[in-house]
Amino acid sequence: MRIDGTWHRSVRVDLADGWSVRILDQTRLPWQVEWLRLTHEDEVAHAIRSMQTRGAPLIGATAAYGVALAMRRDPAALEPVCAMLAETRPTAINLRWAIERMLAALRNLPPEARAAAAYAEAAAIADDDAATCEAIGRHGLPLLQEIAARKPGAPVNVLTHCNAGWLATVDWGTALAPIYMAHDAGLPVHVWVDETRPRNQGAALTAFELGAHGVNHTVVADNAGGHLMQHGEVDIVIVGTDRVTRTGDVANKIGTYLKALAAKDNGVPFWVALPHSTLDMRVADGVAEIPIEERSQAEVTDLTGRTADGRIETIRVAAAGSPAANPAFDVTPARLVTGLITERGRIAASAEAIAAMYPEKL
Ligand SMILES: CSC[C@@H](O)[C@@H](O)C(=O)COP(=O)(O)O
Repeated sequence: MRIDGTWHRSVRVDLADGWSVRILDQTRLPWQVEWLRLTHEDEVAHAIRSMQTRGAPLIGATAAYGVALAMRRDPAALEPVCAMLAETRPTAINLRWAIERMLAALRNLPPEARAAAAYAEAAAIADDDAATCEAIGRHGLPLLQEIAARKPGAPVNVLTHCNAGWLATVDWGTALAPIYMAHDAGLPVHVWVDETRPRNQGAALTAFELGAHGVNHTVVADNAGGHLMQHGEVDIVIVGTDRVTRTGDVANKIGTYLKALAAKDNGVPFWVALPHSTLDMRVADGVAEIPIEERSQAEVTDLTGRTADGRIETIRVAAAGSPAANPAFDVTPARLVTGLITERGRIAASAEAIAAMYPEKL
């Protein structure tokens, strides 16, 4: 990812001390670029719960480094630390995938060998995610090139929901990776960025990173997507995901389902980008089986922003005393998904296509 011309990863070991973990504090964006230093697994757990770090693949990689921090201090605590970190957020399966990978790598090692092995495995998970997302970008790029070829000189209009860019992964992003590659290849891409209430990951994070990369974009209210599609202003929808079932159902940020319905009604292709770590082959029916995180009412009733004189303030927008509900994700059934963009190629959102592409996961 590029910030002010310098390439960064969203999680990394501190270069100065060689063991603590650096993450970008996403609760400070887009107002401040602030790198946090994490030294204890409890700080990692807090960072995940409070969404200082967020996005399915990045949660997994950060939790892996949380295990490494714990192993440095107390290698006998492997199982309880992994159980604690796995509980920090329920919907993104990447968290559990990363923790299971850490357990498999460390469980049979003697305690004195666990710290070094944990850092090596966490680094391997991070490297895997960066390479995977880059490959997702390469496999998604032709979709945008085909649209560009049909309307020479005109912008390719992509709509995205939430943030599935480099801020949500170790590097590149999932849904945004093809967009970055198209932009870098000189295609005239324009992105409609859903603001993504209640946490505004679109307005705050996707807009921030597209802007940092120089990609043309426009922030729209969450409810604008259907109207834009009816008027031919959206060529393609590309979103990320927190969990894909073995049948191709897709969990993603609340509001994704409504975008898929509007896309279906308007004949707009609806693509979902995912790394292998987001596949949950244990689940068949996404609506019935994927746990949906319920977050605090305050995220709905209140808004945080920067005042004209530079202060970050939170204000209440809902009527005093009105309760709120805050389901953070929804599930888009496979029948509404045009296809999946994976690091191995593009496939249909179906049990057969997923099984054929990932036979080792069966
Ligand atoms: C590549 S990230 C895909 C998803 O994790 C992303 O779209 C999303 O829903 C993130 O939710 P968040 O609650 O901000 O962690």
